[in-house]
This record gives sequence, C-alpha cells and structure tokens, in this order.
Amino acid sequence: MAQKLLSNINSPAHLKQLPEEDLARVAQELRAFIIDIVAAKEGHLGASLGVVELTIALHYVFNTPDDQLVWDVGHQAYGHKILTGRRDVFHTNRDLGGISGFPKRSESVYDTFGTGHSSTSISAALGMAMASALKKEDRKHIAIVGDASIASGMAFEALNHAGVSGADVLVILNDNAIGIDPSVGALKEYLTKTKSGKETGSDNIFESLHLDYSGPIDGHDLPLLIKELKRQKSLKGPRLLHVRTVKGKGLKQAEIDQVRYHAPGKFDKITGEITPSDTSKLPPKFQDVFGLTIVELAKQNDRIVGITPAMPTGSSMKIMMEELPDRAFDVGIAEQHAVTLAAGMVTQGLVPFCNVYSTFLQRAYDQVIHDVALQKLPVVFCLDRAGIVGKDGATHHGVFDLAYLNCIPDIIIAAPMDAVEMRDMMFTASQGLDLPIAIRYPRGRGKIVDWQQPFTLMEIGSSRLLHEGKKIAVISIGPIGTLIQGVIKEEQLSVTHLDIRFLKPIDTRALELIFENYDHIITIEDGTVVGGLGSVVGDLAFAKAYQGKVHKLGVPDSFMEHGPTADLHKIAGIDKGTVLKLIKELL
Ligand SMILES: Cc1ncc(C[n+]2csc(CCOP(=O)(O)OP(=O)(O)O)c2C)c(N)n1
Ligand SMILES: CC(=O)[C@@H](O)[C@H](O)COP(=O)(O)O
Ligand SMILES: [Mg+2]
Repeated sequence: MAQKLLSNINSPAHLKQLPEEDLARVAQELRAFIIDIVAAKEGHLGASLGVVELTIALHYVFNTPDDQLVWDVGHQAYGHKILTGRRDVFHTNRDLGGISGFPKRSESVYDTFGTGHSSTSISAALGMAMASALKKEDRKHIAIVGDASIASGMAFEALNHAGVSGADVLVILNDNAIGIDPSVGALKEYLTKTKSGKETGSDNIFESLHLDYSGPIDGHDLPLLIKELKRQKSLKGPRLLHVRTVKGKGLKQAEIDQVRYHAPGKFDKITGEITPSDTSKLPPKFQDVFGLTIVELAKQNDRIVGITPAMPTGSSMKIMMEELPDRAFDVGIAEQHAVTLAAGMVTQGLVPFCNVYSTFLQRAYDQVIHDVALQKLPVVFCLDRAGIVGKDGATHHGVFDLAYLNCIPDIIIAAPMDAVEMRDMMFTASQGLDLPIAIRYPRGRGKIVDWQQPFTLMEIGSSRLLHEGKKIAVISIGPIGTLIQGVIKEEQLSVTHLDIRFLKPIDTRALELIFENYDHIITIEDGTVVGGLGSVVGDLAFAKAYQGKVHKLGVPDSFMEHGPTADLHKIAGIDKGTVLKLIKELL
C-alpha cells in the first residue's frame, strides 16, 4: 500500500497537522506498514494491530512527549514507534543493533518507560503523575494496559493506590479479551459483562476503587476515540477509560487465530498465511519436552499437577491442559500467586510442577524464598527460556536465575544438558524430593531427536564426566555442554569435560578431583557470570587452595541487548570460537 500520508509523519506534530478525516487513511497505512515489516522480520503482531486507532488517537489528542504515554508490556507499541520518528528504522526492529521490540527510554523521548514485563504501566504513570504534581507541572499521564495485564497483582496494587492518590492519571484499559492465550479469571468475565458505563445491578469495580470510569467504547472507531480522549484530556484525577479492541485487527488470520498471531514468525504479508516449515525431523523444543513429559508423568502419578502463569502455549503446559484439564491450571499473569499456590498444594500432598519463564520468576522472588524454600516445600519449578532468549532482548533474557537462586538455602538447582537429562530430572523430581527444585532450560530446540528414552532416576547433586583429557577441565551447565562436546570431538581436543548438572548441591567430590588434577578450569554457562557456576566453582577453588586458574565464561555483568541468540552468544563469549580460542591458548 502506498504510504501517502505515513511517509510524511516523522513525529506526532506531523500527525496533528492532518485533518481528522485523514486519520482513517493513516490507520490503514500504519497497519499495512506493520504487517509488511513484521511479515518478513517477525515480532509481536496481534497486539500492535489491535491498537492502531488508539495509538493514532492518543498522539493526535495528547501533547506527547510532554504528555506521557506508558505502554504496558510494550509489545503493542510498534505503531507508537513508527509515529514517533522510527518509521525508517522500523525494519531493524529486534535486530542486533536495531531498535528494540519494546519501549526503551534510551531509544526515544516518546518512550517514557522501559517495559517488557507486564503490569508495570499504572505504577509508572502514577509515579510520573505524582512527581508532576509535586513539581507543579501541568502534563497528562496515561497508562495503556491490556485486559490480561491489568489482572496482575502489581496492576491492582497501583489501581488501589491511584484511586486515593488524587493524581492526574488516566488508565486506558485495552480490552481485547485475550492475553497471549485466552485471558483467565473472574475479571475477564466481569469485563465481558460490562456493557456500558456501570455494570447493571452492581457497583463498577473501578469506581469502587475511586477511579472515574468511562466506557466501554469501540477502540477502532477513530472519531469516537478522539472525542472521548479530548474529553479525558479536559479532566483531572485518577480515571479509567475502558476501550474494546480486537487483537490482530485488520489481518483476517490474525483476528481468527489470535494466539498464533500474537507473534507468528514469518508470514505472507498479502495472504497472512504463516510460512510453513517442516519441523517433524528436528529435535523437539525444550518446552515440548516439558509439555509431553509432564503428561507422561502425570498419567502415572495422580498427585502431579501443572501451573502456568499465563504462558500455556509458550511453556507447552497447554498439552497437559488439553489432556488432563482438571490438573493443569493457567492462573493468568500472576507469577507470585503461581508460586505460592504451588506451595499451598504441596502442603496437601500434591506434586506441583510450576512452569515459569526464568525472567518472569524474578517477579516472584520473595515467594520462592519465603513461601517455598524457607518451608522446604518441594515445589518443582520448571524454568523455561533460561539463558539468552534472543530478539526479545534485555527484558526477557533468563540469565539471572542461577545467581538469584543459588543464594537461597534449601533449594535444588538443576540444568539438563539435553532432553534426555531433562526428562530424567523431571522424573526424579516427580518421585518426591524433600526440597524444592528448579530445573532450568532454554528457549528453542535441543540436539537429540530420539529423546523419549525410559526414565532413569538421577542422584541429586551428581555430575557426569563426558570426556577425559589433560591439563584443562571444562565444566559446563545446561545445553551449552553440547557445544563443548562438539568442540572436543571436532577438534579432537584432549581436555576433560564435566556436565555438572546441578549447581546446588554441587558435586564437590568431582570438583575436588578436578582441582587436584588440572592446571586450568574453564566454567561455561548461559547465564550471568556473577553469582552463577563460575562464581561457585571459583569460591570452592579458593576455599580448597586450588593452585591453577579458573576461567569463567558466561554472560558478562551488563544487560545483554536484543538480537539473534547466536550473535548474542558470541558477544557474551559463550560460543564455539571463544571456547576453542581459549582452550588452544591454554594447551
Ligand atoms: C510479568 C510477565 N509475565 C508474563 C509475560 C508474558 N506476556 C507478554 S504479553 C502477555 C499477555 C498480555 O495480554 P494483555 O495485557 O491483554 O495485552 P494484549 O496482548 O492483549 O494486547 C503475556 C502473558 C510478561 N510479559 N510479563
Ligand atoms: C511480550 C512477551 O513477553 C511475550 O510475548 C514473549 O515475547 C514470549 O516469548 P517467547 O516467544 O519466547 O514465548
Ligand atoms: Mg488483551
């Protein structure tokens, strides 16, 4: 589609110069532009398509960036980026060195608050509004939050405070009745029932929280949106505008299959069809190893249950939700609740597998310590997307878990090298442990095709010696060990390789043997080098007065940007080239 209008919009000021009648055309062009680029470059599609009109109306009515827009999660902000001076670089979205897929303060003054994790926008906008009030500045603060994200505890905490704050904050609830997967919970039903102004027959939940509620209104009706936003602009105080939109709006397939088109990968920009790829002969994704294995285990042990906070598709918990619907639960974007719910279940004799993306477990840190580890409740945490995740970038890399879990007493920390080990770890955990366990594994596929081997019970804290050599011992944790195996084999290196498997309890006997027999130890992990495997081995080496040298390879002490995972591994120095170079230098 010709970008007649969009090609002249380099900032919201240009948008504002257009007559209101032209905005529908801008919406068409903006949608086409997003589809064009995301079809080829991948990324988050559905959410951005759904807020095209809302984005245009917000920048048309409000005086951005002086008036501050705070996007929740930020995966819907593509239109916002394109209208705020990033149209010509939008094709670099999520590339190494390109723009981020999420709002980022260092990228633009229009990105008022960095995001990626959900449910932060109301707190942030409220903070800005309170600061403006104290500074006696007259500007508007607007949080745009989705129906799944507003159901999270943090969003509720902010709403509860906003209602009594007196602050000039507008919360726009972008209600499309879906998260990545269908939204869950009573609030979803409440929002669906809310027909106009106040829900008939009962108090409006937002008004009960002292927010001035308006809506719901059609979020694709531009004239109506503009009229309502102008009215909102003239108001003051905490208020909430309920807007109904359709996720994927404007691309038929994306509207029909909203889960798939949340982030569909490459697709045909004309037909909308997702580019087919034959994955049948590939090794499975780790998430599917989880999803298929938990069903297998749960069929043998009726005490096993599954919990996911809003990621049934991404974690493959949906396999269990389909096969054993009474025993697998999507609790919504509620990581803290998911963890303590699991803890509660353990007290009653269940064996909950609580599957949380590594990066999102950060939000439930206190629950892991206070509700689980402190009480020695054997919750089985399956931490998906551990390590560098690629194009989602700094907000989503699961690189801190080894470090943040390792300092907690009474928790077992495991990382399988491959799918077979992962199955065995899950099996071992399902047999009943007396401590909680975290099993971390990365985004993407492993290397083993024939992975559904009979289960083997593992000894907790035991490592696996994979190769014996001289002078140098490489200690790996997780699937990065496969890379080490490959390097040793291809280059016929005479080095020792230990798959440590458990960071806690660590195999001190195996490590002591290494301290006694090798001049150099290389630790390698897909996680931060500060506090992870390298630190643990380094500390133990020091305590044992090891005379050799410990070389720690891992993600450096800085936030990793976005880009293809392989490129980021190189930048972090956990790639084949770096390992080989180091070994050759040491040999
Ligand atoms: C704390 C946290 N948990 C989980 C996610 C993963 N996640 C990203 S978007 C999303 C759904 C958001 O749904 P909603 O707020 O309704 O926005 P929509 O996608 O419908 O626009 C989820 C669960 C996240 N980003 N942050
Ligand atoms: C925006 C968000 O948080 C999710 O959509 C995330 O990008 C999912 O990551 P995966 O693609 O690894 O499931
Ligand atoms: Mg939604």
